[in-house]
Amino acid sequence: MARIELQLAHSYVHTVRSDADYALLPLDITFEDGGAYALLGPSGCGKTTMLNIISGLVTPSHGAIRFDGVDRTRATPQERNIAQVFQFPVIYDTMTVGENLAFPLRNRKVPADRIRERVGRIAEMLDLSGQLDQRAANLAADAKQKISLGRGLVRPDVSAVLFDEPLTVIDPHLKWALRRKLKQIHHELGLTLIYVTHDQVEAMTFADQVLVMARGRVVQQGTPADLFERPRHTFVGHFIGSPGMNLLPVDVRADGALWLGERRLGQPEALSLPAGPLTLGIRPEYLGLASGDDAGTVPATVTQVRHIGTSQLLGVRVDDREVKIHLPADAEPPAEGEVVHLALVGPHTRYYRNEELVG
Ligand SMILES: Nc1ncnc2c1ncn2[C@@H]1O[C@H](COP(=O)(O)OP(=O)(O)OP(=O)(O)O)[C@@H](O)[C@H]1O
Repeated sequence: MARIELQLAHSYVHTVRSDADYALLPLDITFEDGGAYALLGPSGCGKTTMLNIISGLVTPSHGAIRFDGVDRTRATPQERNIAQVFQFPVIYDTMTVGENLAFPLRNRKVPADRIRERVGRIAEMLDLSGQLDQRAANLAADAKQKISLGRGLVRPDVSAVLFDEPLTVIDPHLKWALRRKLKQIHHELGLTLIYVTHDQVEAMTFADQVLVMARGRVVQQGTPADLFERPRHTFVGHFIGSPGMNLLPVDVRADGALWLGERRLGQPEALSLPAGPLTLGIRPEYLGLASGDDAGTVPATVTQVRHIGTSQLLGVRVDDREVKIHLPADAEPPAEGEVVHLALVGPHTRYYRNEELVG
């Protein structure tokens, strides 16, 4: 396994005229040996480009990639010793499940007893032990993809295992079980795993560190809890969460107080910023209903009440903006059309200037 450092940028066009020509803007990232990472972001943000640069399928147009401090920018995928799992199964239909799992080890001339032991262990982890002698051709798509996962994980000596949306073909129920299983496998095998997905639940369940990407940039790297509690960019606040963070335009006025339009919200202690416009961010989970008598609360009209299993999701309008609130499942919800009051300023409220976290 290896510590992988990326100090690079990548453009697919020869003449770079603006930032828009970069698939990856200049970045400096380290994947530590043995870590579980997710690259998370919407379509086109550069996830696959980064993965292909790590594997060696794409050579970065600028900068370098190092494995354990050694420049490997021009090394082939084989020389980098990377295992990859793709969106769709890559297996041999003519072989049995066991032979498929053993293939990457046989290729490397690993002794037969070591192969048996490792294949047995991986098969057990992925619940494939009962199917080892079965021909792969007759299996369903998700069983085949489990074999692909197993082939990716079977070699203990790889620099890293890269996953590109590996659960796409897996049915939703099994998907839930498999992403938990992958996390457990990571802890047991200690491999460096880098996992590309546009699905935040997948990223947050699997990874210790999530890199949130947007438009060729890593906007934040952190633990799932960091990304939820302290999004460093409004994009992360909005992208992570279901629904995402509520974002409202506010102003710090000359008196140091925070205003939403003509409503004074108060003077948050933690915030000492020069006057000017800000974006206030608060997650639906942290926004409760307040009494209209409390200073700094704002009135809002309830537009929607939805029961979503473990909680209720309220849609309310504050002036012309839609705001979401999670209420406990057993709370008495207000009626649609009712006017409620919100305390927007609290310990979980975050503040952004030019989209970057400032408090
Ligand atoms: N081979 C290529 N040639 C030219 N442009 C490319 C190529 N591959 C990707 N791009 C462009 O680079 C940008 C990043 O694409 P990339 O596939 O890395 O994003 P992604 O986040 O993986 O998206 P998706 O989830 O849709 O696969 C996009 O604007 C894409 O159009």
